[in-house]
Amino acid sequence: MKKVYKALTIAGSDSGGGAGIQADLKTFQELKVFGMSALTAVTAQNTLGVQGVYPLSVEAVKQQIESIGTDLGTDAVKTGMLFSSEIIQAVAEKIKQFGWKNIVVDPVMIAKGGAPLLQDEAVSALKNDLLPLATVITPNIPEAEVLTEISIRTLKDRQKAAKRLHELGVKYVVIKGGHDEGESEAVDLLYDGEEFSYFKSKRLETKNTHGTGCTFAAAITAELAKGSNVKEAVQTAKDFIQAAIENELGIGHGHGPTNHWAYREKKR
Ligand SMILES: Nc1ncnc2c1ncn2[C@@H]1O[C@H](COP(=O)(O)OP(=O)(O)OP(=O)(O)O)[C@@H](O)[C@H]1O
Ligand SMILES: Cc1ncc(COP(=O)(O)O)c(N)n1
Repeated sequence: MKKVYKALTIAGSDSGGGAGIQADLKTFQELKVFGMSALTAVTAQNTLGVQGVYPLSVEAVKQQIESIGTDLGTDAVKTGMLFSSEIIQAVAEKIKQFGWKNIVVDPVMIAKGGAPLLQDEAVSALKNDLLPLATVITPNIPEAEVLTEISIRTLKDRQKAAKRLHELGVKYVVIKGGHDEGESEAVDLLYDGEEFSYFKSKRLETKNTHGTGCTFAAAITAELAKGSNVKEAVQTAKDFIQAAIENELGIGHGHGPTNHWAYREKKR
């Protein structure tokens, strides 16, 4: 029988379908990986913002992961919105219990409109409990600043922050450049503990970038599940997100979602 590659996302639900669990599962599907999910929180959300956040109990999060670990197993895991230090600790414990590899941590902190998706006091649990298990971390510039306490203005600052995150136990650090506004290119930096690589694309002028971070990290996760190395996975993710932003859907009245099927259509 043909090998089926599997990926698990541990994240929050975005009712608007552009970010969170919904973005992750759509991306896994587009990249031909069987997607599974463990919900950490339900958000009432649309392109205009976040109207409500309802975290699940730690027990509910643990049990979902347990259900997957004791039956299906997975080739890769992505974490997104984790909300609290209790949930982070439970997720770290389960990842260790099942000995899972290919762990991609997207350290989601704040939604585009400013709503907090991670409690302030959970940052230390993220650093101490989850980062040492991470194969890849994918912060945007503001998230990298919070995690490293380094103010990032220049490329040198970004390199310094990447080194600091590597010291916290992450094998591969990707600091995304979506927030580096004013530049003509969107440049993502990868640090593997020895050297830096850069993944560049034309910066697209649009307000429809809701869920770009989730989608990008989910694409890395899917590619790792299929056996790609990290550099190949980041390149595919970069191509995937570029196509998804370029072919925006134009739905909703605010920051619209990206187009998850654009990459497949482009490849056809
Ligand atoms: N305007 C853009 N044009 C091209 N690529 C972009 C643009 N904005 C973001 N990207 C790319 O999208 C991916 C996600 O980057 P970004 O820094 O926006 O993440 P994020 O802040 O976590 O996402 P979000 O803004 O959805 O919270 C990266 O690969 C980045 O280079
Ligand atoms: C449930 C949930 N998870 C994550 C994000 C951030 O999404 P992104 O950084 O990709 O816009 C979000 N808005 N909602």
